[in-house]
Amino acid sequence: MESLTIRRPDDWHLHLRDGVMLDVVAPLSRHFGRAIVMPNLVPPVVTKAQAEAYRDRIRSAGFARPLMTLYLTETTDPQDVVAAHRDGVITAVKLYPAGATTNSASGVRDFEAVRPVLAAMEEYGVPLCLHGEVTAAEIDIFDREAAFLDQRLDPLRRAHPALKLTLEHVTTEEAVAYVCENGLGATITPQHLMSDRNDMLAGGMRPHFYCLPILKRRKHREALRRAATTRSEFFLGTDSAPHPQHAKEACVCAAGCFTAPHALALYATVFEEEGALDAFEAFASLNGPRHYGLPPNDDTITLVRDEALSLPDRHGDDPRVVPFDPGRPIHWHVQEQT
Ligand SMILES: NC(=O)N[C@@H](CC(=O)O)C(=O)O
Ligand SMILES: [Zn+2]
Ligand SMILES: [Zn+2]
Repeated sequence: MESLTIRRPDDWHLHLRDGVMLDVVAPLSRHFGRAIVMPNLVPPVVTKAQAEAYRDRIRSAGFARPLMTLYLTETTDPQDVVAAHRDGVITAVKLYPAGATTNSASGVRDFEAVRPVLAAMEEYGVPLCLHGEVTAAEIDIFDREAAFLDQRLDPLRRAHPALKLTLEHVTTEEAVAYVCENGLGATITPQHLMSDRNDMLAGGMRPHFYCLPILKRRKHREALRRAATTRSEFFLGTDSAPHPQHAKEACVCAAGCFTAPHALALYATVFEEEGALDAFEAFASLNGPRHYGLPPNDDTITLVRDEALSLPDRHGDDPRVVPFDPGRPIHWHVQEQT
């Protein structure tokens, strides 16, 4: 197949940041229709008013259709969440276990403390997005997602059976099985489909492969590929997470892979490798809207197969951001509209 025309995709998990970084990265998600924008700014987006103001800054920076989220804290006001959803300001609420990832210090330590908010969200149909990792120091970093399923997610689902859940950036065969067995929705990133922990650690440590949840061993990558190409519970969420070059190439490297500009090419390469290009539209453009109860986009994009692309080695100058490059040939690009 030399070209592939599909409904315009959406990105169901995106970090656009704020300030000068927002100005650099917002236009680079232009191939996506809508995007669920993560609220882990410093300070985080916790109120309806903050989400409205951030939405307006995103639009001014060049991304037209952000779907906003609120960052759940132990002092979040249930009324404010319900009002933000009722008035169309937010699409979902994001739960970060405190300490689990970038800018999660204001997240949830005591899950009992957020029960009233979760109960209100359950009653009013407000979706919850989860960073699914436990944070206990004694749990090995490669086991933190699987431990979250038993220790956190199961009790949460028992307490709030009608709450609509998205398990973000799934990375393990355990998470894939859990999502399928329990009918959740889940996003999968390009880096977790393309790479495993050897790519990050063997023959030298590569900071641009470091994100959370951390890349796992090869068998998990294979389980994610099967899920993305065959199951309607899974959909595109880049988790594109830009950090300045100096914060990635540092003794303590910031977690996050920046993929927004060429994410569709990375995903298309994976689907081609799996012989599943006919399933790409469902993953990229249909499963996500269905999960969130939204219509798919009306317009289309065309991906073209080409000679191997050379990905740019950086975007912006101040801040400068180095994109995630899987280190192997990428043969697809999005045809620019004229
Ligand atoms: N994925 C990451 O490694 N980093 C994300 C946070 C997140 O999505 O967990 C970030 O905001 O940088
Ligand atoms: Zn996360
Ligand atoms: Zn993220």
